[in-house]
Amino acid sequence: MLEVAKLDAFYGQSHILRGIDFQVAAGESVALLGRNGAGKSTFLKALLNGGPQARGRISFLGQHLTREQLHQRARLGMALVPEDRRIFPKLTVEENIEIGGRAAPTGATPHSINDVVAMLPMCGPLLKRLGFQLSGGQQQMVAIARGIVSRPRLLMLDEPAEGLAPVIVDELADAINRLRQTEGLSLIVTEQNIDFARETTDRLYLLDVGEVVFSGSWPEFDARPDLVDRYLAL
Ligand SMILES: Nc1ncnc2c1ncn2[C@@H]1O[C@H](COP(=O)(O)OP(=O)(O)OP(=O)(O)O)[C@@H](O)[C@H]1O
Repeated sequence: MLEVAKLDAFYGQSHILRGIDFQVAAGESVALLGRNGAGKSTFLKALLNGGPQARGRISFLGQHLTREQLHQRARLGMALVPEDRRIFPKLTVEENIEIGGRAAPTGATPHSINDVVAMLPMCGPLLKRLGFQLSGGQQQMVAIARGIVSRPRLLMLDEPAEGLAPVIVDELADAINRLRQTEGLSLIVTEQNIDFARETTDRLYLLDVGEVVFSGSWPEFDARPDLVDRYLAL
């Protein structure tokens, strides 16, 4: 459903991503691992045409993407849950989630709030709360709810486990795996948390200084402990 070939991305004169080849099949969940600054967020933003200048081929659901703006790519069925979550502090959780529905693909009706709560039950008791009243884990759940309300075909989660307590990270992994089953979503999960990525994805790419240095299955990754030492250890 997503095919990326020879993608380069730039911020001004800075050449951030180099020759990225990356695929996601329908219903597949794929991790993109890498240290701080490796280029994970830049990759997701380049897919959405949401910041960096990109060069290369991106094809989504059979359509070759060229100049489509961010909102147009959202309407094709791409959704990003950004690393900083961007919950509106003065809106209620319900309003925060509803805003995501505006990005529904052309012809699709967004999920109702009840549907979203059925998929992410931890959002239920929070609906009337204001954005600024949420914990980090609650913010992440609400950001995911806002991402899925539009019925995206590809959900991109940028470091969803970052800064969360281990028990919340487990809950988040369960929620993501339930969504995969019920919605048949394709997913890209960027992470530095290897265990969380392993729990929520089928296979992985490893990025270092803007280049893919490994791609394969989790057993293939586990057979190469040098990769963690070289590319993921702090
Ligand atoms: N808006 C920007 N303008 C210029 N350079 C940027 C911008 N955003 C990111 N960069 C640079 O691009 C490189 C990749 O950053 P990116 O945020 O994609 O990394 P990351 O792997 O997502 O890491 P992190 O977990 O720290 O967000 C870094 O060197 C960063 O300084």
